[in-house]
Amino acid sequence: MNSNRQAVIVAGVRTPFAKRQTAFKYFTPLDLGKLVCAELLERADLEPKTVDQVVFGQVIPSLQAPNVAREIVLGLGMPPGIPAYTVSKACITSYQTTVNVLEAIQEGAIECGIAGGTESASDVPMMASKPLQDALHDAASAKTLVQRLAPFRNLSPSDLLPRPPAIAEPSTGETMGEAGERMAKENGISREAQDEFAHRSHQRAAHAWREGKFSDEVMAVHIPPDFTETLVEDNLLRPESDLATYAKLKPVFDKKYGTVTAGNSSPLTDGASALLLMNEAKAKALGMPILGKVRSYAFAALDPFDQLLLGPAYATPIALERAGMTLADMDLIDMHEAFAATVLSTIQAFESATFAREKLNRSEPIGKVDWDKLNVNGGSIAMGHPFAATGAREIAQTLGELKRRGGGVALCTACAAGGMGAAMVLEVTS
Ligand SMILES: CC(=O)SCCNC(=O)CCNC(=O)[C@H](O)C(C)(C)COP(=O)(O)OP(=O)(O)OC[C@H]1O[C@@H](n2cnc3c(N)ncnc32)[C@H](O)[C@@H]1OP(=O)(O)O
Repeated sequence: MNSNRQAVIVAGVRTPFAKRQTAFKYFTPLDLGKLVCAELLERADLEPKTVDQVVFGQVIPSLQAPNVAREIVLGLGMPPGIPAYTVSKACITSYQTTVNVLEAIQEGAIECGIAGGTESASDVPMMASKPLQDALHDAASAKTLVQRLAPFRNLSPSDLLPRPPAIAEPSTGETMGEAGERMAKENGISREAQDEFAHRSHQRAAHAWREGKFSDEVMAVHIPPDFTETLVEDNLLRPESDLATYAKLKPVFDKKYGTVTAGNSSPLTDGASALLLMNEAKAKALGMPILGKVRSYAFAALDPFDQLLLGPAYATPIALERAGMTLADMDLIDMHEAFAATVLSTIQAFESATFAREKLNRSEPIGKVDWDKLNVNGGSIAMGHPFAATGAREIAQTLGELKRRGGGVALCTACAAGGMGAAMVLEVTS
């Protein structure tokens, strides 16, 4: 491809990821998005005017800043002429923001763009009940104090309670945790296997942190309200837990017969991540380091009444085919860990001839997963999962690991609400 149209990733950074209601509880998603984009520009030593577009994502919408991407541009004092828009595609949001910037570069519409995602599980808009909403509307248009108070007279105490948004499918009513639980049961994924996988995720992430592998990718963040303390690492890691501790945790989503626990689920998390993309010619002209490129990508979706979080098993074969490669060609596989049960179910589907035949209309399974290549530095169970930020986290982390290994190709993949999945084949040349 012409180097004026070939998109390359030149920088990637994320905040540490924090358990909800801890270090980042006073930050809005916009605050986190601004922090990460400011750091990205500083690390790349890039004048903001070089950026032609910002595409950012957020899954739980903010009522104060629904187009968080544009507010990041304005809030950082970047040139106001930079257009920016916000994407919401559940847990694959920042796969989509990355692809949007990449496609704009490949189209020749832009030369340089920022992609990423920001999320706060601590700053979730609380909704009012419909009777309370109606009363507030009526009161707002009333002329006298008596008329203003009248609409509230018939409200019951339960009408006054805030309604937090559920992490549930609007189409089926099922929560993500219930879907993970259903997949564990349908695929025969044992509690022990889930706990072992979660333990592995924590061990690997803790090891990667100890080895300093994330120091290039993760920024330090001063913690409000007094900013005297700084978060430099994800605060969700539990390397000290042994399997006996996992075994004691109670199932959360099916309390009687379930196997999905707080230990083998990704936790509710605050954080943000961002990538800087350019066309190759511009990156070279500016002397930017080229971290890698996206060789192919695919999005796919299935019926939410089916195995909701199995999207990677539908998206991956398409991305591999578009890359002209097989699963065996991958040097690394990074799979988003919504729940241990969803990763183990997806691996089962990758390796199943029946799944390939019945669901993908393929004669061969997607391929056998080499466990030595899978989530080598841990994943969302240990690091956390700020929904919109996870994709860019996976991409930057995988590019970093490929670089440390002297180059290669890797599959990044994630499931998402709505029955969707994303897959991307990344390439790093030595
Ligand atoms: C496409 C997708 O990604 S879909 C997925 C989207 N994400 C989700 O749906 C979020 C799923 N996760 C959740 O909803 C929540 O994390 C839950 C409900 C599972 C757990 O929430 P909480 O109860 O707040 O978790 P919390 O961190 O307090 O853990 C509960 C208990 O388990 C313990 N625990 C959790 N993890 C571990 C661990 N690894 N080792 C040992 N103990 C642990 C905690 O110490 C705590 O114990 P305590 O009650 O004695 O204090």
